[in-house]
Amino acid sequence: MAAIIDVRHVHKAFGGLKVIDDCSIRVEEGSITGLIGPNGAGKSTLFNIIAGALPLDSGQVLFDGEDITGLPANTLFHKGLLRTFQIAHEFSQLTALENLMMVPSSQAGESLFDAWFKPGLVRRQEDEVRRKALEVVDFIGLHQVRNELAGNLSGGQKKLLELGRTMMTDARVVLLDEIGAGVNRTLLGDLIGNIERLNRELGYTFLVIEHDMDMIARLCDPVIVLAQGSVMVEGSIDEIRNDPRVIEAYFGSSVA
Ligand SMILES: Nc1ncnc2c1ncn2[C@@H]1O[C@H](COP(=O)(O)OP(=O)(O)OP(=O)(O)O)[C@@H](O)[C@H]1O
Repeated sequence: MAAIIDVRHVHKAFGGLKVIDDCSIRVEEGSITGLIGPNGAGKSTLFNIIAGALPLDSGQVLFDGEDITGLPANTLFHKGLLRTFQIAHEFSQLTALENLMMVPSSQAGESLFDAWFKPGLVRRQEDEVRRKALEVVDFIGLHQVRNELAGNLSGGQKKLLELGRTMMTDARVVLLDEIGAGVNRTLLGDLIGNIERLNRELGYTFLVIEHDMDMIARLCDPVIVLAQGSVMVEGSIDEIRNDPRVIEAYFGSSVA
């Protein structure tokens, strides 16, 4: 399989602190790749660099063969590369369904010209967005609460909604940052099931930071272990679990 994300020799320092140090990773198209490592290993920083939220000092990031180094998050979002889940940032005063309908930014309804001169087009596009949003709430299992204000949803439901928002944009690669944090076991099962379905049925590629090793074991293959800003080892969960370097890295710090 081809690498859809190809990070080449990336360096990033904050002041004098080297956080990402000659780091190279490849994420294969269609995979659910895990990114783990001890606290402070640089996982979130690497995510921010890939997603265009943070400039790098040197190195290169390719997305589906295209050099995207330095492109802003907004541009990458429209190319289908997005980061989610650090915080579920729903619009609390809108319903779950409306939150989904807010996502596409190229709707004709946003253009004053179109709204005045092509009202039929605007209405058709709104109908299309609503139809898609209804499909998405069904897919993610939030049909029952589609008309609830998003602010009233549980933490896990908000994360399902966040996952649903990626479906409104026809994402290709989604970077998931600690989706499991604070979600009860039942909803966690729903979340994992939806990630697997998005991967299997819609061809999404995922790169997943997660502290819950059971979740990594269930979802991810391969798993990349980051330590001190570069790749320590990469392999299947069984390979990395039994790797003495990984055990060593984790014993000196809290388990990620
Ligand atoms: N904006 C910043 N300014 C200065 N230092 C930073 C900044 N962001 C991160 N760091 C430092 O970079 C290092 C790596 O942080 P990062 O959050 O990327 O690690 P992580 O692997 O995601 O850790 P965790 O598992 O604890 O979330 C840490 O020492 C952190 O304090």
